[in-house]
Amino acid sequence: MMTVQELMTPVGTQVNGGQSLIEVLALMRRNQHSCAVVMDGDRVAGLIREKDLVSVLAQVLESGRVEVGRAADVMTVNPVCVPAGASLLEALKRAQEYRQRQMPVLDDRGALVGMITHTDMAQAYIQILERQTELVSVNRVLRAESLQDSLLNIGNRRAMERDLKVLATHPKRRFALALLDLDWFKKYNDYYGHQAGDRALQRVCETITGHLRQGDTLYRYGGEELLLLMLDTDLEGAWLGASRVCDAVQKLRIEHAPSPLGVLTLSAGVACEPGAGISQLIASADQALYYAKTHGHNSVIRGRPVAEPDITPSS
Ligand SMILES: Nc1nc2c(ncn2[C@@H]2O[C@H](COP(=O)(O)OP(=O)(O)OP(=O)(O)O)[C@@H](O)[C@H]2O)c(=O)[nH]1
Repeated sequence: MMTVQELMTPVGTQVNGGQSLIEVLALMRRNQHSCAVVMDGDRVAGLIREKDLVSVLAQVLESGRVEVGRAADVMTVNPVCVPAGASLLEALKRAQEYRQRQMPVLDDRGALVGMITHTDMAQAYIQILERQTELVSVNRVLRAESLQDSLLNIGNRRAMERDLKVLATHPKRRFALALLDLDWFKKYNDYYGHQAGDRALQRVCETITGHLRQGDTLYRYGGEELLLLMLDTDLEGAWLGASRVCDAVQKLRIEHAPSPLGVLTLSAGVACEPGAGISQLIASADQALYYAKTHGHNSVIRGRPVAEPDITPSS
């Protein structure tokens, strides 16, 4: 937090009580200060502010006599001062409490070290607010980035966990999961190179997201494994949804020479068990995916927690 010391004008206009008001005014004008501090030796004896000068002027106008006195006759005695080490908040509160627009700033020994005005404080406060607004928007961007997979432009595992946690708090909401995995992708990387592998993954993701129903979401589960969250559906609906995206990827006909199918394909495990916990669902989808991988690849398998998974090829 900023202190008064950092915000104040280091040297204010200083006069002594015996000086004539004409001299005081000339000094204030030269320094472009809206007030002058009246000193009694080292001690602050008073303050001459614009409103003190206005009342002198009013008296002159009312009486018709031009009689300009000395600083000590006009000053506000024992003005409210603020310590140099006070925080901006403390100074603002003090100014507010005593309705002060200008306050002399004193050091530890009570000696005058500067002046702080309402404008100085308001400007500093505005700066703080601007910085805070900036920080809020930077945080928003960082937060969004921390939930996004930078390669595939889809939610990452953290985003998936966050969304699944929210779903778990709505036990009546029906939803299903599919774990999707590229077939023989290690061979793809080995054959075409890792960068080509990245590009293939990106195309696959773009294709899947282009084939999703509204409300369904694709996340990067880890490596080349993706998780598709499907809302308001049952096992059959989820199987159809997963089959649709797997078909779409196969239809891209991305060459995959080392694959027995010659093109890039997906395998998937689908799970939907109303009442089951999230980790149970994922385990069920994972089991089904494992089954697909060990039984020829390129298929979408329904997960079953108790019995053997059902094998139904996607095409
Ligand atoms: N290019 C690229 N490769 C990735 C990425 N993430 C994971 N992989 C690779 O994906 C491959 C997955 O290999 P495996 O888990 O052995 O499975 P697979 O070769 O697809 O075999 P199956 O699962 O039986 O079809 C590994 O070689 C990983 O390095 C990625 O972001 N980019």
